[in-house]
Amino acid sequence: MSDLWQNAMDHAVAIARKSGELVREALRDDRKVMTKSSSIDLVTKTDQKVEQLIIQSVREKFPSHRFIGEESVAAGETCDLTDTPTWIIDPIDGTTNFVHAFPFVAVSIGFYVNKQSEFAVVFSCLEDKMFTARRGGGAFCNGEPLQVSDQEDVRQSIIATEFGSNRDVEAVDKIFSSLRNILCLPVQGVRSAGTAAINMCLVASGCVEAYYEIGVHVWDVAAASLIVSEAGGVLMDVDGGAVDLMSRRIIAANNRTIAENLVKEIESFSPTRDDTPPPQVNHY
Ligand SMILES: O=P([O-])([O-])O[C@@H]1[C@H](O)[C@H](O)[C@@H](O)[C@H](O)[C@H]1O
Ligand SMILES: [Mg+2]
Ligand SMILES: [Mg+2]
Repeated sequence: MSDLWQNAMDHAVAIARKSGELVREALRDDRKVMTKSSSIDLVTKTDQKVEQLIIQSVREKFPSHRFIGEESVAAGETCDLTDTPTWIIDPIDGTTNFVHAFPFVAVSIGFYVNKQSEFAVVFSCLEDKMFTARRGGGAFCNGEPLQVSDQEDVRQSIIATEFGSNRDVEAVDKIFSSLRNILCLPVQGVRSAGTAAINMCLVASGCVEAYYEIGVHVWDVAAASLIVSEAGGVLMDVDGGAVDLMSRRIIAANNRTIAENLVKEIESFSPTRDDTPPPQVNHY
């Protein structure tokens, strides 16, 4: 039987590759930086250009599809996931890395229908690694199948996490307290690639056992979630419940045992959800 979404997935791979070329060129010539919610929440013209490139090209081919894009939401678009086919785009995951030429930067494209992930593309464009997954069809890197690590012992694991862009002291204290608990289990190592999508692809590749973060956004994790689950991994909320992509909290792990070990050590908190409507402005 032919795959209903094959065309769309082929387009996602092609446009992610083209976007990656744009990112690589910009890395050489143009990394002028602007800020969004705070002085450490960075955006560049390249983030905006890449998002426009992806949305325009998809719109031409699939005019009825919808979008959730990081830079469109920053510009005031809503962040609602409906049953309509929806492309969830992070044009540059790892903007801070991009600005500093720290060599991990990804273009992330998730595709959801009836709120279910159908396919995913994460292009780690400086490593030239194209991660893909199709629901029920497995996960791949440059065409090679991916499989999570089979490690069951958290003490023999590497855990990835990030510090995000929240510098609120209470949140930072909780982030450090969780990190301290996990380091002292002890685990064999803690790593940060500087991009949520690549951290999750490292889980899918079996290089790290798990990744967790509080403060991510839906566009950071929408694609890589399918790549992790199709590589045999699990997704969990930091409190141990089912993951909710709009909640800005995630554990992506090789198996439930490792994920549940992390749940015990993480001091959870709840950032403002991605699907919270912006405050109403009254024009009297
Ligand atoms: O802003 P951006 O570079 O697309 O995405 C960020 C990166 O994935 C970072 O590693 C993570 O810690 C943040 O939570 C994300 O928002
Ligand atoms: Mg991101
Ligand atoms: Mg981004």
